Amino acid sequence: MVSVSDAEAIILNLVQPLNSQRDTEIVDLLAADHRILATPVTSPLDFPHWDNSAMDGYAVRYKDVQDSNAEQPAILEIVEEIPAGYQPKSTIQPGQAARIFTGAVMPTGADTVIMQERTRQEANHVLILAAPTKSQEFVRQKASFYQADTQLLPAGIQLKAQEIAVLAAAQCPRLNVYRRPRVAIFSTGDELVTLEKPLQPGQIVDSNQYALATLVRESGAEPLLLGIVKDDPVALQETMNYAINNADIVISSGGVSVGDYDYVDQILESLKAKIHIRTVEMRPGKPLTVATFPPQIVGVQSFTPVQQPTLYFGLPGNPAAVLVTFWRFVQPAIRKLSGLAEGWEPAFLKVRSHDELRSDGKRETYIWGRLHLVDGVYEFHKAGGSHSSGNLINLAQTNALAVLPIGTTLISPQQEVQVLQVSNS
Ligand SMILES: Nc1nc2c(c(=O)[nH]1)N[C@H]1C(S)=C(S)[C@@H](COP(=O)(O)OP(=O)(O)OC[C@H]3O[C@@H](n4cnc5c(N)ncnc54)[C@H](O)[C@@H]3O)O[C@H]1N2
Ligand code: MOO
Ligand SMILES: [Mg+2]
Repeated sequence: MVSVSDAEAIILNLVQPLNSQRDTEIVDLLAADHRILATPVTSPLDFPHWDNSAMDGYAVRYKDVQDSNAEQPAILEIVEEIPAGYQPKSTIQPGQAARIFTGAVMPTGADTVIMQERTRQEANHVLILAAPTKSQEFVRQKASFYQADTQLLPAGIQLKAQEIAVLAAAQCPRLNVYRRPRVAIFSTGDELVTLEKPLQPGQIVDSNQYALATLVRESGAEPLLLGIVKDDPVALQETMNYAINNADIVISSGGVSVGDYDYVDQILESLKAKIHIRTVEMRPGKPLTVATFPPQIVGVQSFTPVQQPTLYFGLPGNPAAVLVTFWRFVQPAIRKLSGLAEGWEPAFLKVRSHDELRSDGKRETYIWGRLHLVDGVYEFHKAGGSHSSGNLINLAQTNALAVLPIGTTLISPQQEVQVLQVSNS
């Protein structure tokens, strides 16, 4: 049995990120949200592209207006009007100004902008009623945000609205991003049926397949759904063999405990997988198999030419155990594999618990619930109902897991607890 932190380290060590040369594709900028940039981006453009005005007002020479005030205003001749999008024609001489608007190009000769609220226009002259605090005031200097031909965005970042906007401004209509990792998913169990089937005695719906498909997609990967496999060694071997030949990561659920029909580890061994983890000191999620298939046994029909080991997660069958072990171990593995340069490890928050939380103290215990914002501070509320790992009903509407380390049997209300936030809503 390995500790949760050792299991995390073992798993993340086994993951080799996708290759920035081979494992990439070109996507349109508008389809690039949440994708991971595979090559750094540079731009030949400076930002701003030219000195421009930050205000609607007047472009002036600082020297002309530095002592100006309402009693003794500088009076400047307006020689040009410069809206945004125009190239100024004149050079501002001493005693002159240009009417200018936000975003418009600064005329040569001028170095400062006076916002129009501090001026009064009389015919073709402007009176400067207050001196600027400094030269260059309200001028956005060329290249002050970004200097051309330096790195604009590094590889390995996930593209969100902020980055997409930068890439649009830099005129990048298409981008080189990492392909989505492919994750094969199947469920094991004679009791499982698909959701449209009427239930016979002893049968339940294969809900894990749905949970895992959603989790995989949320993690930025592409699920390959292989359905339900009977507790039958031949069928299992066939599906496993197909899965490891067609995915970067394989996730099965069920069949990893010690029961007579729990065949997963046995088949992995017969397929010459290297088993790295069989049990973890956590609740739920104790039986958890992590294995790798070395690249040479990945068959000729491999969907990628990539010579990297396929990572296999045999998650326990209990629905709560599937979600918890996915969040704790599989999601970070997918995120590391996907090319993200950093930030794939789960991030824990320290928050106040609203409720009493209990554990037997023998295994690291994950208790599901909800983070609530109370006066701007997060508070953990334990989900009502049974915390059996066979119960999936009260997992609905949760967004966090409180973590009680080994040796901790009680967290009292208002006491702090470590929490893993598993979704933003
Ligand atoms: N003697 C012992 N028995 C068990 C132990 C143990 O240490 N000694 N560990 C328990 C723990 S903890 C867990 S977790 C489970 C893990 O069991 P398996 O991974 O072998 O999974 P199954 O036996 O196949 O199923 C367990 C449970 O989950 C339901 N299930 C399975 N697949 C699905 C699915 N796709 N969708 C919904 N529900 C599913 C299944 O019907 C069972 O109720 O073992 C304990 N036993
Ligand atoms: O480790 Mo199990 O997941 O408690 O039911
Ligand atoms: Mg079992």
